[in-house]
Amino acid sequence: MDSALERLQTLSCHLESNDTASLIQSVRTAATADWRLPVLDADKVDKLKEVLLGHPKPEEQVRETKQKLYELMKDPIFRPHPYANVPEQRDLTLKRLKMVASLGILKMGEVAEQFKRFVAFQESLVLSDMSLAVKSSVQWGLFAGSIVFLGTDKHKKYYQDTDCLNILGCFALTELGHGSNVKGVETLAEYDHSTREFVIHTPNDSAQKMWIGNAGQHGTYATVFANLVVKGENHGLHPFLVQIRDPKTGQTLAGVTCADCGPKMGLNGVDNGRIWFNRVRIPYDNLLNRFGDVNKKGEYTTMIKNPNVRQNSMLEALIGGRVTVSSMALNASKLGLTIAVRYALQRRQFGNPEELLIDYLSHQRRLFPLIAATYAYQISVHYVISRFSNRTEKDARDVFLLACGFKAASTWHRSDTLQICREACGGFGFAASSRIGIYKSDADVDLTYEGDNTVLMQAVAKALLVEFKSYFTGTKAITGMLSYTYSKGHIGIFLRNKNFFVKRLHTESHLLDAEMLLDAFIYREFKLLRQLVKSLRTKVKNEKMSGAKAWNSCLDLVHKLAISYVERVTIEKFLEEIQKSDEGIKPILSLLCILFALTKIEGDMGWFLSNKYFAPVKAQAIENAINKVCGALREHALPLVNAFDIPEHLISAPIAGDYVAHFSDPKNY
Ligand SMILES: Cc1cc2nc3c(=O)[nH]c(=O)nc-3n(C[C@H](O)[C@H](O)[C@H](O)COP(=O)(O)OP(=O)(O)OC[C@H]3O[C@@H](n4cnc5c(N)ncnc54)[C@H](O)[C@@H]3O)c2cc1C
Repeated sequence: MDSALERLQTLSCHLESNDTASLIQSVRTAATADWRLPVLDADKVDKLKEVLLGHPKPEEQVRETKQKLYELMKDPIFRPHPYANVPEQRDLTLKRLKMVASLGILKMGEVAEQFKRFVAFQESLVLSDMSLAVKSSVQWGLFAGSIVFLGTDKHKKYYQDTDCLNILGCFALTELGHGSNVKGVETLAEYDHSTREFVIHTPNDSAQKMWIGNAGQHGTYATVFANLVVKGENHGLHPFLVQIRDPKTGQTLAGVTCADCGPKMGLNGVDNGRIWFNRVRIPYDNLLNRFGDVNKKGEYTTMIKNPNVRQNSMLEALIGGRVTVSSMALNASKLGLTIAVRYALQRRQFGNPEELLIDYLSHQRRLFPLIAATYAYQISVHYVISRFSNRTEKDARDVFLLACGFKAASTWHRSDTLQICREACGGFGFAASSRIGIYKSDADVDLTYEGDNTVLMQAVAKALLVEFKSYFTGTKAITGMLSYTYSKGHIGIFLRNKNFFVKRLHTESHLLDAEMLLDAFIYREFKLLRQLVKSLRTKVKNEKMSGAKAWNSCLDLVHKLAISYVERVTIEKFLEEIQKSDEGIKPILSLLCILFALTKIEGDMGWFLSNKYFAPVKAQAIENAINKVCGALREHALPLVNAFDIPEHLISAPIAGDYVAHFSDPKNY
């Protein structure tokens, strides 16, 4: 058979989701003999797709939103343009955004009630281009979201113009001097009762708004966070709607100065900019007054007296942005993995006959844990989405904690995944046409915006400490994150006998039992929690450190604890998902869950060994078990990424198809 034909045949059977049987006939490593699962047929792939779509099954509207966008993105304007310079990328992104808006499928008035649909909308745009997705999330997530969640009925008049892009909005919180520490924001909004106006002012250069999406070029309005001063008293941060440009001329309005943030390491389709305000007067109604207002007598009024609590409530109302970023990051990971796995299933190097890349253990070790983690985090993020969608005042803190934790975990996972996928594709991983490298630099800012990950981890640990304390002081019933572990009696057992867990992982079969592995995560989390409490207490009481200093000197523990919390919740949610899933896919989901748990344990083996949770011999057994699970997953790699359900026209990388045929045309790149 002519070699091109042979290649095509091999490739087509790899890429056909309905026909994975021939794939299994290819190479199968001996190590997998005892761990083999039946082939994942099309029906099982469909069931995996359902798992990745979340529970309850998304309503028709959510599916429709995706389908409409996928259809729209067949238009040639959505094809990658790797030669475009920065101004061209910005123009292209705006044109694409206008086409998306013209579909009229997203109404900002529905963002609150139909959060799942908004997430699906954003996830779908990611598959086309990160700049498009981010510009859209600035418009409908940050700007529109600030009006919906921080404004009141009188602000509904902005909805229609925002939906059809007559208004292009910015969300202006960060300043040159302060990013993570939003309490340090210095912009002022002084109330002038004589004219019933607010005067927005940048008191010094460190108070210039910085990194603001849409502010560099296209934005006409901004939600500006400024300190509200009424009768000389500063009431802290409040959001104000400020027009910054004339939509017809594109010129900035009197008193407003905008500048560009310049080219970035990625995401150059988004015009990030800086803004200064020179005593800009805005009408009374432009205060987004859900959390604080000024009454007719010119006095400040609020339902939340404590300024810290008020500011936190305001920012927590916008927490949906973090949840959306998590989902977007997972879609970027899915795209990278789909491309890398398809390439590994056709690229051969070394041997006689040459081996497929996918058959190298090192390749399996690099890619398969990432596939497992993508499933794991997707299941958890669906849990966060549903908690967010149904949140009440009572569980707002729990939802905040979940949103912060999973935003950090999903974006760190995205970053690792794209880096490893890029390396797994060798030189082609570096080609713009392969898309992975472009996503790597375009998406990288998700580690920083919507809350810097390292700083978010501190918020998670603080919330865990509060929960821990309330449990022991009896001021709070066990709820939220502790409920599962409590209901299993783990806390109580742990406190009575800290050796309870240690003796459990003796036999190799236990290493294949995800429930057993969960114990290791519970043990680590509570040990770290107790260690942190003890350490803080010692530093404050015995060493007379200030609270802040003691906290800073424990940041290694803080970080570890927050990660442990996220990983424990992830395994719990995965196990719950397996319990309710169809019998046919339980074994494959269990393998993925085990691989996730084992690789996380392996990554932190130093801690488990030094805390004597595992004997050294067990560490070796865990490495062997990971190799075996990877071997067992080899024949399922393609169906597992097929279940990510990315439409063919949005995968679009030559290396995800017959790249030799593609590169046989000198015009192609
Ligand atoms: C492309 C892009 C788009 C953006 N879009 C917007 C937008 O539309 N609107 C908007 O308002 N903002 C936007 N931002 C700003 C973004 O939200 C901030 O960059 C982010 O909040 C971090 O703030 P910072 O840059 O000042 O970093 P810093 O807060 O100065 O942090 C720098 C480093 O110090 C560490 N650090 C900070 N504090 C602590 C601490 N207490 N303990 C330990 N470590 C700490 C951080 O982990 C980080 O590694 C955007 C940023 C970028 C790059």
